[in-house]
Amino acid sequence: MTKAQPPRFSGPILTVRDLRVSAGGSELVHGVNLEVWPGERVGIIGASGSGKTLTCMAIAGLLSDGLRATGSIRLAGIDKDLIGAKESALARIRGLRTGMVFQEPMTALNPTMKIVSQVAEVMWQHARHSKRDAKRIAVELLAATGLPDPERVAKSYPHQLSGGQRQRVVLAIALANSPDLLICDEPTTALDVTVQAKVLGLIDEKVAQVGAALLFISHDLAVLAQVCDRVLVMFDGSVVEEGDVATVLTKPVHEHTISLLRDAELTGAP
Ligand SMILES: Nc1ncnc2c1ncn2[C@@H]1O[C@H](COP(=O)(O)OP(=O)(O)OP(=O)(O)O)[C@@H](O)[C@H]1O
Repeated sequence: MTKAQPPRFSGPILTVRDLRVSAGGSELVHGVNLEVWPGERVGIIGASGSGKTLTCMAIAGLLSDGLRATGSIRLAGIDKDLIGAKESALARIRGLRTGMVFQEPMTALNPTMKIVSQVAEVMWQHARHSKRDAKRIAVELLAATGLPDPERVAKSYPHQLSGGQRQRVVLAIALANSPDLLICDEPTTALDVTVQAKVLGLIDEKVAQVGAALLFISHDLAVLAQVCDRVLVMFDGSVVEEGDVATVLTKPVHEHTISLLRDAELTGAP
């Protein structure tokens, strides 16, 4: 097994201050504060519509048209605030400093492009490797995600792979440049139950290998407890509770956390 990389920064990798996301006149995320330290694994839980995805999309600089973020989002080693940064600057950061895995792998993949080119592209786009080297390394990365017959997968198009195989490809792309932060939004929710655990185990292993920090959204507390050290609980656009996973899961304070845990039958709390 590859040895874990030592962290490149001594302070937080990600610092979010008073993040607010609005659509038109209505505010949907109300002043989220968050720090993620090198190698740390932070989870966000909350019921559907509580603002988890909007928070992560704002951090990734991927909010859709019509949504506006205010506040501050800073990545270690980058002078500029990501809020208000130009799309060209955000595009340089995505795939290099941050990697992303979303619920539905098909949305992250280009249906008309062979897998090998998609994995290689993120490496040569960021000038990490020549095109030829990138293709060779792409096959190695695919093999490292446990895909059977990676040479065949490399020559395939996304529709020729299963959902679990596609999510492994997305993870290979997200980690190709050894980012400092991997953002996962419900990465196993769309997968078959038997595949979920394997992909989760793979995220766990690969994040440790590249020394990345992890920001992991899930509505599934059992999943979150498996991969995260610390957790933020969101309710109605705000963080209502946070702490280390074991404490929040065993001694929840906010009524919303208690009800989430009760629904998941993970607590003995009254
Ligand atoms: N583009 C948009 N325009 C207007 N409202 C939006 C938009 N995107 C999301 N919302 C609203 O913002 C709120 C938070 O949405 P968000 O997707 O962050 O929730 P979530 O916690 O990730 O939910 P889920 O677990 O269902 O994915 C919801 O009420 C949602 O309807």
